[in-house]
Amino acid sequence: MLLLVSPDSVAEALDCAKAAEHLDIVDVKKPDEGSLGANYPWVIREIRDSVPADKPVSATVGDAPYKPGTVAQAALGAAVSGATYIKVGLYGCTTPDQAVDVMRGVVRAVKDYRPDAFVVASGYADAHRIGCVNPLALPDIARRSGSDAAMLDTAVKDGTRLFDHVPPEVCADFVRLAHEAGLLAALAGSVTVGDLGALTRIGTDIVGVRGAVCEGGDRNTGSIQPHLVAAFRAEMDRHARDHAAAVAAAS
Ligand SMILES: O=C[C@H](O)COP(=O)(O)O
Repeated sequence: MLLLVSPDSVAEALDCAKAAEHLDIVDVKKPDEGSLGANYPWVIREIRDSVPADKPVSATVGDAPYKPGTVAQAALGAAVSGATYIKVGLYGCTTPDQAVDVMRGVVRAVKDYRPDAFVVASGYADAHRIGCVNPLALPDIARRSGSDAAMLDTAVKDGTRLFDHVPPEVCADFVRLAHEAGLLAALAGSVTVGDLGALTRIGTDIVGVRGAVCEGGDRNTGSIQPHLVAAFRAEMDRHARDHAAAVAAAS
């Protein structure tokens, strides 16, 4: 499982760089603009220049409206600024067809510019609270649009977590559907170390965190701490080892 960590500034990205050996993807965000809030192009560029070259930089394009042209242009802006993972929150899409429209535009805009870029279609585990597409529709939306991964995060950061809205067995269906479609499955949403056992068992490809690696576990008032990134990674590795041993023992 890959670890994606979301700094909100160049200063926090530098702290991520101190823990670079423990993480896989640096995901630029602006949490005060929403769960998948988009940051400025110059912040993405500066973060790209601040973290080791072998660490991919991801950028969120925002909790996007159903405006395919607007979102495609924003996605290209993130790619031009140096992000190679482009994440779109399908906040304003109420049907799978709308979400496919948005993601097709993003895939074309980004991959015409940079064919090896990685496009992530993100929905929300708490979709029922905001009226957007159902979480389990995401893998098919990603497949139909030519995206590379399907993701879930939470839209409302009020202390509730991924598994409060989409229990582990339904997340397992999400991962299975993504894999059947040839996609990676990414899961986030106030994930804690206590969730890592289940996330590992169901075959999650990428886990995204911010709060869990911030001081005091607080994604808003705390800032990312390199030692918490290292500790989170150590738990991921422990669960990966335990899971591999359990699979081997069962076979
Ligand atoms: O993409 C991952 C998000 O930044 C998750 O943030 P969170 O762990 O604070 O919910």
